Amino acid sequence: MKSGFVAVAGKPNVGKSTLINALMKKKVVIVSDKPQTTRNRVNCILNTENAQIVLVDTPGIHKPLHKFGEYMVKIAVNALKSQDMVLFLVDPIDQVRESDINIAKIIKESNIPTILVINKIDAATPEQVQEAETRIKEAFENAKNLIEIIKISALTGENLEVLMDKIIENLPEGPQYYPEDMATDRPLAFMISELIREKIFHLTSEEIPHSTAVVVEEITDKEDLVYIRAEIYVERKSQKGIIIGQNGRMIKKIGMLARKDIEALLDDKVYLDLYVKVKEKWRKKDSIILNTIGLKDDLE
Ligand SMILES: Nc1nc2c(ncn2[C@@H]2O[C@H](COP(=O)(O)OP(=O)(O)OP(=O)(O)O)[C@@H](O)[C@H]2O)c(=O)[nH]1
Repeated sequence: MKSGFVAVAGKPNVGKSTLINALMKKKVVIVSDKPQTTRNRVNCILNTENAQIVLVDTPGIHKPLHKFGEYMVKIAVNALKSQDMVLFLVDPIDQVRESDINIAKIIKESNIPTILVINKIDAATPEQVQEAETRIKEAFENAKNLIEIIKISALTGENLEVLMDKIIENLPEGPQYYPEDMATDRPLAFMISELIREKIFHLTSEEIPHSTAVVVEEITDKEDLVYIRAEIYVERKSQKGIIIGQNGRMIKKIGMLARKDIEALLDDKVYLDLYVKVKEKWRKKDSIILNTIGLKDDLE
């Protein structure tokens, strides 16, 4: 039996969540075209015949803009420490930039076995892929922990099997850390709040997505459905108006789309009750961050 914790690292929007969902063959982490969607660490558990791969989704590493940014950086750096392997993703369309080089430095120093993954080859030109490969090789010059460079498309699935084989080949011998039927290490309430948050990301713009937190307050199994009550926190009254929308249209849409995904997750009918609340500057208040979206574990 081979097993281990594999960190999926890379700057915002390179396709970390898409890759994890593709490897898991189902949607377990949220994906959006807006950077920094991934705010919370989720371990996804992938079982094969002779291996258990625990994929750790790391939030994008970036410059701290305000206090919340610092948390994300801490989590990202922390997340690397106890891993058995790193998948470091780069995006050849956006090219290898200073932010990639900074992450590369952390990974190189960590000395954890690393597979460099050039993603989005379905959409990049061969020249872009070549350019990305040259630059990232430079960043890893003389690195002792570089296993291989693999070019993939997380979106179309191209080369994912090659990547999987390489991961398993380089994992240490180890125990089965989680039971086979567990797909993530997060409680149900968390998975549900993430699905709601994803819809807010898809449907709103500018500062709204990053000013929002979702907390599931109640999950009750009723006779013919599951009743779920969740609160959406925003920072300002004006944001509350946007989330609710004209005649409640936006909140209805968020609720409808989230309900469909939650029903698929639970394999049951769901009644989703959503409330929007203003909590001024929730991002800057440690206690609210820690208590509501469960970052506490990640910081310890
Ligand atoms: N064309 C193409 N697009 C991709 C591929 N992988 C991811 N994307 C797109 O890139 C965008 C970002 O994908 P995510 O998986 O959310 O990226 P992430 O790295 O998890 O982003 P953060 O949460 O910001 O750290 C989405 O619009 C994806 O559909 C790929 O292989 N090809």
